[in-house]
Amino acid sequence: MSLYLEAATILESPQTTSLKAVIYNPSKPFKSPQPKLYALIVETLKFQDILKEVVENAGILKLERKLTPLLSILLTHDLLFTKSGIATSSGPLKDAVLRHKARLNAEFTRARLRRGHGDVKSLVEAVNAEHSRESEDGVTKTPTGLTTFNPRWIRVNALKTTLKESLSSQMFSAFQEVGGMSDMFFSEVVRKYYYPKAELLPDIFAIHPSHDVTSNELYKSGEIILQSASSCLPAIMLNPPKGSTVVDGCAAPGNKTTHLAALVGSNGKVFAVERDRRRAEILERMVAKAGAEKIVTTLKATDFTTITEGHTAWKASYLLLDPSCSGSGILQRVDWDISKLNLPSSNVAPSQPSKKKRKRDDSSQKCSVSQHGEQETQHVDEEVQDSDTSKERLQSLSDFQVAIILHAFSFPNAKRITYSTCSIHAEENEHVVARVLNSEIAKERGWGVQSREDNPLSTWHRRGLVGELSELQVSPKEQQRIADGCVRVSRTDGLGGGFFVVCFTRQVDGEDQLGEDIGTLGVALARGNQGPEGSKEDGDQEWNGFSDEESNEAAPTIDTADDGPQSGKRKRRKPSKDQQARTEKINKRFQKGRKGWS
Ligand SMILES: C[S@@+](CC[C@H](N)C(=O)[O-])C[C@H]1O[C@@H](n2cnc3c(N)ncnc32)[C@H](O)[C@@H]1O
Repeated sequence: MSLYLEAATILESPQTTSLKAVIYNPSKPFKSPQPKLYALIVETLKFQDILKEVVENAGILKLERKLTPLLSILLTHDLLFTKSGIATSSGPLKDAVLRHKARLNAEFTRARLRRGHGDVKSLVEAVNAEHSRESEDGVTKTPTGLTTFNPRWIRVNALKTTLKESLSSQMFSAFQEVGGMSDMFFSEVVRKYYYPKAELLPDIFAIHPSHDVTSNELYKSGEIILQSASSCLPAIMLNPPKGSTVVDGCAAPGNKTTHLAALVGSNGKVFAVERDRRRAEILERMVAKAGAEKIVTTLKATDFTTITEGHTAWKASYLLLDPSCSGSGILQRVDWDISKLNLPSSNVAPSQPSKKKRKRDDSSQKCSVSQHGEQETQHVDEEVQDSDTSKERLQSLSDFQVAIILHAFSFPNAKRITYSTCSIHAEENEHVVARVLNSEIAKERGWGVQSREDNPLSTWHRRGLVGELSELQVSPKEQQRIADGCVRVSRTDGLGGGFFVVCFTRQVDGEDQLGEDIGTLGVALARGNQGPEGSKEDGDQEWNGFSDEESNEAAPTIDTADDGPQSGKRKRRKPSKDQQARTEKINKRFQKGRKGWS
């Protein structure tokens, strides 16, 4: 029985390094054969959703007091998915499961059929396909035989230290620079850092994923932040000048917020807006850890679309929008964080699976970052709603994302706005860009996409998909310019996951405003607004990177006619008839599709 008990012990221990590193740690040997232990944990994690459902519906936890939720799924995994069944000759735990073998099998058949799989082979193939994205050692073979690498990315927090200092610290001083990602993975000595295109990713470097960083002082003190390179792209692309004011419209857990804080520096200001109160608390902890409290003001439990005239954030010049998305670009490492495990509840009565209850469990599982403060930064990109990428859901997400951008377009002093997702779906990326550019407000205010050559990410090779911009009401040449302005990162690019980012700028008389160059419209808008950043923005630009529980909240409304909660006396310009009609249409869609969006 030690196999299951040892697997449970590993899963219950804090996740500070890779699963392989724990199991193969020579200083802490396990009784069970390591490959067996590893396979049991990985396979159980893979099938956790269906195992939870089977165990709950069979109601065995109510009947067998010796079984814990964790042991129940480990044992049930072997009973249902391995030829030899539970790997032990006898024992009270094995008996506790075998007593309900018939019931477990019946519930398994039901759960499988509910998922549309006629036989176990088809179910296993589907689950394997879903999880084949990445192996734990960071080297992935794609179905076409391409080898890709997924290192651990680290952003040096410029508010506390420098890249040079970090690399000469005790943790990294033994590391050597390597010229290519493959050197790091195939070298016999993995204790090397990889320092990629510095001109693209300043203050960011990658190391082999087997290194445990979370127990290191640099990490604990917030000097370095675990953040994928792709997640660092929006702040780099936005490129807010030192001393400027930025709004991070969808901020928690806050890696992009602290990255922005590092860029604007101590004379700058970042308003971090987060609608979900619990996630906002994580955000606050991240901000404190990064030493950015004086720069960042957290707007807790605040809907970005309620920030209107009269609110101090309304005067911001730069906005970073990273709203909820399908998360389809996220790489799945073997994540064995117990708090994220979909464990069965012991209170569920046999054969009466409550849909409502299951839904609640799902959302708490995907919001589990708060339970491990030290792990929060690792999960920054993992604000995944669920794996549902049906047309209806993508449409609903897209509507929400469009509404967020359209609201940002109405900020009177806004010069640049980045929009990003960790999704690989065009519905959430290029289609959103086309929709917002087709909008009245974009036309009225001269919003367009920043050209590739004007962008700090111009050297990145993978750009937007022009074929997905066909809805955009502009010439094919302009569609191509806009596609080139967008940045895409594929899951196989080694930057830590699939990603999309675009920068919107104001265009007046056909010219990009690029922030500092205020044209006719810019001047008109700037009149009467001596924003807090004022002339400081002209300074140099030197460099110093789960499902929410939103389904329980009220749907966001956009373009609210009334001022926001902290509004002053001034009233906002009355929206045009067209704007009102558009808003009503989008709000209706929200109400209709709200089940689906995050
Ligand atoms: C993808 S996550 C943001 C990740 C974050 N940018 C980072 O890098 O750490 C999206 C966040 O937006 C929040 N959100 C969704 N709709 C919002 C709204 N209307 N106003 C403010 N926050 C919102 C969600 O609660 C979620 O925390």
